[in-house]
Amino acid sequence: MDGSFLIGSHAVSGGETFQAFDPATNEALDTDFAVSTVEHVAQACALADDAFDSFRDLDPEARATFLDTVADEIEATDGLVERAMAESGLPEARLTGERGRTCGQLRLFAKLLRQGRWANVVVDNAMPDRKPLPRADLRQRRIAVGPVAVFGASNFPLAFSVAGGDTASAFAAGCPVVCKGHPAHPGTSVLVGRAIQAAVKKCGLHEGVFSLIQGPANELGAALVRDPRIKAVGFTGSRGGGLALVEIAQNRPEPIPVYAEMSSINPVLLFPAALAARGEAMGKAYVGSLTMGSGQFCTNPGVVVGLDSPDLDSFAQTAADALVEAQPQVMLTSGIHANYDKGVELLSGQSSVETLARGAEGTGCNRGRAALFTTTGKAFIDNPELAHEVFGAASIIVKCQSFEEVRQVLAGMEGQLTITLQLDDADQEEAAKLLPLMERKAGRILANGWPTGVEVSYAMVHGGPFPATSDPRTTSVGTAAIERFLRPVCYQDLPDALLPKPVKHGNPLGLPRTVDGEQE
Ligand SMILES: NC(=O)C1=CN([C@@H]2O[C@H](COP(=O)(O)OP(=O)(O)OC[C@H]3O[C@@H](n4cnc5c(N)ncnc54)[C@H](OP(=O)(O)O)[C@@H]3O)[C@@H](O)[C@H]2O)C=CC1
Ligand SMILES: O=C(O)CCC(=O)C(=O)O
Repeated sequence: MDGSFLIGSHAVSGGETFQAFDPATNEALDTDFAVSTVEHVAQACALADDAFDSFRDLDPEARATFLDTVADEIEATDGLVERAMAESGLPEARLTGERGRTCGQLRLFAKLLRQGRWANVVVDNAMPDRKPLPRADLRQRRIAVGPVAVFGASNFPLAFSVAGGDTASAFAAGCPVVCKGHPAHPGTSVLVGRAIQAAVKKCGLHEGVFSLIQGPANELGAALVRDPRIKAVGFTGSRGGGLALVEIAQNRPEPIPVYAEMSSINPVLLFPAALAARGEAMGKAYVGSLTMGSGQFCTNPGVVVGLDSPDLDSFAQTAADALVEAQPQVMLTSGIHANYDKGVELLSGQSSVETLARGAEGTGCNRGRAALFTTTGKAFIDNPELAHEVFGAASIIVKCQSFEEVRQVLAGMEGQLTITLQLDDADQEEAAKLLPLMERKAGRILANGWPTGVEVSYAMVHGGPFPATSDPRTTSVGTAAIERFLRPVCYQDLPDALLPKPVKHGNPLGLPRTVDGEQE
């Protein structure tokens, strides 16, 4: 296993080292990984800045080919899934699927580039004879914002890490990327980083298009966000980590945006007709979504809200029976496991909370034992601690006395990635009354499904009001993620020879355009 980090086309080793641990055993894995220094961060950022103009100026087809080549190189990387398994404790099927999602999203961004709408070319033709004043020739397009810092996430070693959604959308926009790999999976990060490095070379791009820095110290990430050449940040992780990066970014002489996806408890609202018709099936499906991947999804259903009734009781009983059978699964790191146990302990210690069930106990390191709690609507409203994210397979069922109380429970919650409705036709009238509040609270509202498993597509929103994210105007999954790394530029009366290709008269790139307010 290669223990280097990557600065442009170079692999750097030597100096201080750190190791990855197998969370299933807490044993150190084979390789010593070189720790990057703040000087390496500066080198990577300088190279990214050098690469910026040539990379953003590539024809869309050339950048699309680069994204396709990154996907091909990842697929051709031997041992990637095995290394990710060893470093994360996640099973083979999950990581094979995640590799597919990672390559799929790179290729989707390639398709988006070829379709051309991302550039948002808008032309207002000159109106020299307009009275009382003539109108100038105005041409708008979007350009890349500059080099982007990406923080790999612990819970998706592939799809939200080195070549994950943040990197894919930044590359698609034309932004070089300096990635800080998550210290829990450095080997996986190097393998993917090498694949990107190979694609940069194959496509004849400037080496500064990509660098990977590695190390377990906060100072590295802080130096990266502080670097004046970095113009935006993509992050998935803890609320504390995301907020620390937001603060650093806002205190720079030139503040920059941080797109941090942080914490969410993803409320699920159970409506009475649906509960009566299929409460048992819902109870089982709920536990399936809750315990998948040891609950280590930011979309995990952490709270279920319904009207106190025999149907809700039997839903809760079915869920409790299913949860008792849930086998403990290895969590990503010992720190994440310890945080989970602490969160479960805090909930179970609340006088207003009843523990309904715990998953099966297991032997071995870092096994997350599922937990199901229940409380009343009033207690949930009165005690904000009950609404804190517990990252892992823990969830609470909230029993309300009326729809008004359901509304108050929802109104008291912070911003969310998702809100799920379990409803039948007879429930639609009550659900409709809550829809405006749900829109204020969440980035995605879904019916009769479960929030885990995010589709990577054109319409997806994986975002939401704080603390789900630090910027609710956008998404970190799906093609709209490219918007985070683009900004508009308007060219007024520039001679055709000076105009960039996307906005030239004659449309040499054949991009879709809006001309004088009409789509062409
Ligand atoms: N909602 C969600 O989707 C997720 C939530 N979490 C939560 O986060 C907890 C910790 O997990 P983890 O994945 O390590 O997430 P963290 O937020 O702790 O770390 C993610 C990345 O951010 C960096 N970072 C964190 N804090 C700072 C800081 N103050 N300054 C500079 N860089 C920083 C870390 O670097 P370094 O290693 O140097 O600290 C790491 O590279 C979990 O127990 C869980 O509660 C985690 C993953 C996803
Ligand atoms: O559920 C998913 O597919 C995405 C989850 C996610 O973004 C996360 O856990 O960080």
